[in-house]
Amino acid sequence: MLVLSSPSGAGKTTIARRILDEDEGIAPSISHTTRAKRKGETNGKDYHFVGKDTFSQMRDAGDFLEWAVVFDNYYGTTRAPVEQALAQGRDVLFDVDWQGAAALRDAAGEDVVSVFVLPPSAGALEDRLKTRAQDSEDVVARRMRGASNEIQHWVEYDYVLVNFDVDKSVEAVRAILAAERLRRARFTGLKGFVQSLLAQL
Ligand SMILES: Nc1nc2c(ncn2[C@@H]2O[C@H](COP(=O)(O)OP(=O)(O)O)[C@@H](O)[C@H]2O)c(=O)[nH]1
Ligand SMILES: Nc1ncnc2c1ncn2[C@@H]1O[C@H](COP(=O)(O)OP(=O)(O)O)[C@@H](O)[C@H]1O
Repeated sequence: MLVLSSPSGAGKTTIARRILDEDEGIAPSISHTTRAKRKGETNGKDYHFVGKDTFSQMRDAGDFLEWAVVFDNYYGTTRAPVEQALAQGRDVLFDVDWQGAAALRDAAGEDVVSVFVLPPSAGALEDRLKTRAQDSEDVVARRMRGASNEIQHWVEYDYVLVNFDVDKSVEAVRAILAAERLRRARFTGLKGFVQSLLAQL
């Protein structure tokens, strides 16, 4: 379970899309949200866009592995698709805030690898929010005000990267994935393999 978090606008969605496009071994966790769809976003691909009533019903039915309020909207990770992907042996990528990352760590412990993405500077963050051109001035200002709260949680993450250059950031996340996939503890079939190797010697 690979978790990416950052203040809004730092670039985690851009990095996540690239990783997902290039690596069949990892599936996205597509969150449900009550926020309005942005231009260029597809319902069911970027998010499942739902109303507050639907979100509340799903929450009360226990459909969410975790959920949180971010910038006055509800966001939640549904349990079933994540469990299905993991059961198929695929990794799962989560784009969630610090609250979601904490909840996933509580639920899955060592199975969670978390990466915090920092912007190079406050100015760059604001420029990125503005050039994304998806949010009103008010929304950009609200997201800038929320950035320090999100950044304060960087110490809770396993890895931290400063997103200067998208290609380099994608490469860094790929390296993290590659190394984490080689962790001995994650190789469930390895014991049998080593035993048969030893038997050949
Ligand atoms: N806890 C939680 N946070 C989420 C979820 N989905 C998205 N978020 C976070 O909500 C915040 C706002 O997301 P969004 O409105 O897409 O804005 P963006 O981060 O600027 O792209 C980001 O920090 C996301 O990582 C979720 O299912 N659970
Ligand atoms: N390294 C980078 N350099 C310049 N612009 C970037 C970089 N990474 C992302 N961006 C741009 O910044 C904006 C915000 O990126 P996005 O991935 O939507 O951020 P987040 O998901 O963290 O809110 C987008 O317009 C994106 O193209």
